[in-house]
Amino acid sequence: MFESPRQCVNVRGAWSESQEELHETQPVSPVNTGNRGKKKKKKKQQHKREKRSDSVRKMSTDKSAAAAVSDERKVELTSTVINSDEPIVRGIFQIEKKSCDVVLTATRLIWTPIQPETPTGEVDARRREERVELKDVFAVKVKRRRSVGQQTGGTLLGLTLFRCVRKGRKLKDRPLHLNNLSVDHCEVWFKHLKDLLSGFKERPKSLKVLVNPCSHRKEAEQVYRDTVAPLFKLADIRADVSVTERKGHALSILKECKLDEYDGVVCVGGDGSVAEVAHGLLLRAQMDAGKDTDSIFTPVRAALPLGVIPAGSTDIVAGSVHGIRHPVTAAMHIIMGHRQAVDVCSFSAQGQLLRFGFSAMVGFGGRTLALAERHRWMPPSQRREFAVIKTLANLKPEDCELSFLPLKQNQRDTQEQRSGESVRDSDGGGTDEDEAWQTTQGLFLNISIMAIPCLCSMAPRGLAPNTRLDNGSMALIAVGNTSRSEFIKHLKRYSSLTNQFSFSFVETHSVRAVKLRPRSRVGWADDTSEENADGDSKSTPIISSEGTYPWNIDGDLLELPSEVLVRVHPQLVTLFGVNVEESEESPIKCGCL
Ligand SMILES: Nc1ncnc2c1ncn2[C@@H]1O[C@H](COP(=O)(O)OP(=O)(O)OP(=O)(O)O)[C@@H](O)[C@H]1O
Repeated sequence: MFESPRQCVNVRGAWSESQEELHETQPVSPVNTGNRGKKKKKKKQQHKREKRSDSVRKMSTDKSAAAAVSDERKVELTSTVINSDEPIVRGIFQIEKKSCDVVLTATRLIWTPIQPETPTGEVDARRREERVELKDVFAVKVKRRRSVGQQTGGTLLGLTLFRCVRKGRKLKDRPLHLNNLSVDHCEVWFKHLKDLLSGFKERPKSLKVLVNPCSHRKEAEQVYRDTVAPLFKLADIRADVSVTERKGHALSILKECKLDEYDGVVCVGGDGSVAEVAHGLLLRAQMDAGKDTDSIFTPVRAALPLGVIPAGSTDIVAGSVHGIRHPVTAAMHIIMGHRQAVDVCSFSAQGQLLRFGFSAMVGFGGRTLALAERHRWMPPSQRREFAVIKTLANLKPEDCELSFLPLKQNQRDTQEQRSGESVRDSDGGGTDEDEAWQTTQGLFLNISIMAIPCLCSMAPRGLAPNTRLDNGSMALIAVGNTSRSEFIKHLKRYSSLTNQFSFSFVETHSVRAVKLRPRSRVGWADDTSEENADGDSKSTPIISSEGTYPWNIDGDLLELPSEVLVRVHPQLVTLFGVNVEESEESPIKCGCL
């Protein structure tokens, strides 16, 4: 009962066929030609030389023809196997200490414990069939017993399948041991399982991995080495790892490396690193497509999917595509080839592309980051709390002109216009798009523009719960001028389930594009500086001689002058992950609020 006779024939046939294929592709051995006799060979040498070029051409044609035929045969064989749910191979393995009758089909592994016959011939009703779907299996390995320190060899114990199992939002690897001491038996099963697993074409085989050693608590390298690399190795994924040496290093690597050698790019770090890698992938795609980024252009999609291993402090991108901040889950999404198309924003000024990104904040969000960056010497969490408290203490609105292009059919959640602000149509252009622009002028405490929901522990429903990863829109959240206490109330709502937007001073829109133009000629200054600390916090724009404003783009500080145009580009990148509605992480309130 090791293999059913019919299947056994098939299996042996397939095994020997694959051996033949190997021989077919072997080069002709010089030893074999020598056996034909040296004299005869000499006479023929001249003739051979003349014919060499012809025969080389013919050989290569024959080889490619043979390869094509063999490929066709492979496809035929594979499709015969994949189209049927017939048993491919059947045999006995010990699974969880029980001898089982195991059947492998093209889609699953099914096993039933073997029961000894009872004297009365009764069948045990508890005899249950169990199964594993191959779409949940990511690796098969030979299992051996080895003594301490032994690197190779060892006694064969059987095979181990590695499954990807889901527990809530978490994905984990779980082994299933199939014990059988027969080398022949295991070899046949191993080959079939390998063949079937290689049919999952969406699973990556080769990855470029970029690790930011400075993310958050400087744990990214350790997270990759201890948690992710062993899983990639198990899944037979080749990983070409680069540890970044400075800001912008990932970008230059992506500009130069041969992307066609990889099936995906993986970033180990926080949101700033992810944004840099996504920007790099997109910039590379535009370069390869010959796009002029010094003009307003329609970008092409990134060539490779991006995997995100969270190792930062907020990990908004990982939270949005995994629903949880968990490196093993992130690695499993990559290994299983789960893909999710994601919208991306482009930020440009004076017609020039500044960068691609997922989210941006101006006002409170920008100032807090700018302040935190100026206190890099502090530990990360302390720095963040300090910056939030200090920016709240010196809360100041920005005087801006905010224009936006609403989503055509789907404009929602627009609240009543804030009193004292004018709303008018844009004066430029004359095309349909230009006519649809809406413009607001006034004082804003914060403006957020987000192409993804931005799920994180501080906002389990997301900083922008009204947008989706791939719906081709951005959430524009404009927080008007109000008292400090009302603003804090609004911020606190992010960590609760109450609607954080149900305030008269907050308006939200689903938009395709946003233009933001500071109305003050002067820019901003460090809130900790003496001259700004004394100002009227409700109405006086803060002063800087440089005329720039701090933008928080995916956790990265960009000090941008003049008008900035933000456009959404539907599904411009593919991330390894899924579409999640809400983060599973328990809400964390910011300690300083
Ligand atoms: N070797 C390096 N030294 C200094 N900075 C680096 C290095 N490698 C990358 N960076 C930059 O560090 C910045 C911040 O990194 P990252 O976002 O990963 O960490 P974080 O700020 O701690 O996390 P989060 O954004 O989730 O809060 C990124 O913009 C990235 O470009």
